[in-house]
Order: sequence, then structure tokens, then C-alpha cells
Amino acid sequence: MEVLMETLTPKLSVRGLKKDFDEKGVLRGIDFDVLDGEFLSILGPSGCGKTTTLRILIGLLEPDAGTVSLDGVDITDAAPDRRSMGIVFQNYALFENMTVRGNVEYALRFDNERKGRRREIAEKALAQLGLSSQIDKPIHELSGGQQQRVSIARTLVLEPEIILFDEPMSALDVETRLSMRAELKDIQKRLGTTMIYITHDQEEAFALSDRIMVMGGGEIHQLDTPEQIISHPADEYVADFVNKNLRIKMDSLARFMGR
Ligand SMILES: Nc1ncnc2c1ncn2[C@@H]1O[C@H](COP(=O)(O)OP(=O)(O)OP(=O)(O)O)[C@@H](O)[C@H]1O
Repeated sequence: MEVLMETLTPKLSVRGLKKDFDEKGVLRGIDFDVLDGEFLSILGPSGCGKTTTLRILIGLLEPDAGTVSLDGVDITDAAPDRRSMGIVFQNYALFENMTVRGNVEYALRFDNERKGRRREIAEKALAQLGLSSQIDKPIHELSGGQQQRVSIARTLVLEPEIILFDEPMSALDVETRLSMRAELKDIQKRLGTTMIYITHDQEEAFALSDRIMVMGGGEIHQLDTPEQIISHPADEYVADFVNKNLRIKMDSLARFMGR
């Protein structure tokens, strides 16, 4: 029975989440679960409520209603550093002039229990991500993909249950995005950490995710596998969103071919 419960309890469970800004319903009561080891993308256009959802999950914003539970424990009111959630930001927020090792060790500076072992812990995380040979280089000498890995290593040393990504690739050129996408997928497969990835880029969501949550106007329109979203869009909004994005891709491909 215990084993059965364990497999059935989602890693993260969100129920009835609501948030108004200036009396406008930015989140209108959203419910979803994320399974252990799953890669879930939150996909939708600008202003649909993705960042608001993320900020509530990591504890930077209080919801007006609803609950967030991690491994079955209600963490709605827990402080950000008591939630076991790590976040990788858009520009990675690394210290450019510090070394790779320095950046990762820095994350443990307030961890009284482990800061004495921070050198060893940082080295282990960096080895896991294939960065041992870069360990003494300053950040500005690394490629975009390597910087992404440092940012993940820095998050990993805090031993999060879930890693959240806030549009981490949106400022990069297409080629870098493609190689970093492949790297991220590989890292997730190897580590098996539950990941939530915020993006407005449909192609990115489809390439990376086990399941995708399509949001619009503060609501979840569909939460399903990429295949189901393409073959069985839940409503017109999802069908339009998928089609529109495909059309944009086809147009830029046609322009590229015509050059
Ligand atoms: N602190 C705030 N005060 C007032 N309105 C806000 C605040 N934060 C967000 N909003 C509004 O809530 C809506 C949803 O914003 P949110 O940032 O969650 O969208 P998003 O889907 O992440 O968009 P983007 O992809 O552009 O980041 C927007 O209309 C935004 O203007």
C-alpha cells in the first residue's frame, strides 16, 4: 500500500490557484499536478499568467486563493528558501568575473551545515554536469551552453526537489538555442530531477517536455503530452496557438529557403 501511495502522490500539486492584479483575474483558479521526474512546460503568450504562476510556486508572491503542495505537504505559506525549489533565470544571473567554482560555491554561503564542505560539493555537481575541466575559468570565457550548465550546477548544490526555468533561452540566437535545448534534455534524462520550464516558444516546449500546460487568459486550456496537443487540441484556443506558431515557423523557413 505504501509503495502504491508513493507512486500516486504527485511531486507538486496545485489546487484552485487564484491571483488578481488591479481587480483583473490574472490566474482564475488553476489546478495541475507535476509527477516525480517529469519535465513539464508552461506554454502561452505574453501576459497569460506564466510568470505569476512561477512566482507563486517559488514563494515570491502570495496567491489570493488556492494551495501548492510538495510531496503531499502544503507549502503555500512557506518561505522561498524552505520550498526545495531551485530556479534558473533567463540570463543565468552568474557572476561574470568569478570562476565557475566560485559561482557554485557562492550558492552555499548561507548554508551553515554544508558551507565547510562547499568546495567538495561544488566539485561534485560540476563533475556531474561535465564541467570539471572548466572549473577555474572565469564565467565570461564559457560558451552559452556551458553557462547554462553552471547555472544548473549552482541550483543543484542546494538539493532542490524541483528546478524551475524562467524562459532561460529567450535572449539567445537560434543556433545556440538548439544546442542548449539538446544539452538540457540530456541533463534532465541523466539527473531525473523534476523540471518546470516556462516558455512562450512552442517548438522549445514540444522538443523538451513530457507534458505541456497550455495557458491563456489565466486559465489552463490543456495539459497533455506534445503528441496529444497536436493531434487532439482541447479547444479552439489551443488549436489556434499551435497552428499560428507552426505558420510562423513555416513562413520563416520559406523566407530562409528563398534566400
Ligand atoms: N505586480 C503586478 N502588478 C500588476 N499587474 C501585474 C503584476 N504582475 C503581473 N501583472 C499582470 O498580470 C498579467 C500576467 O502577467 P505574467 O507576467 O504572469 O504573464 P506571462 O505569461 O509571464 O507573460 P510574459 O511571457 O510576457 O512574461 C499581465 O497582464 C501583467 O501585466
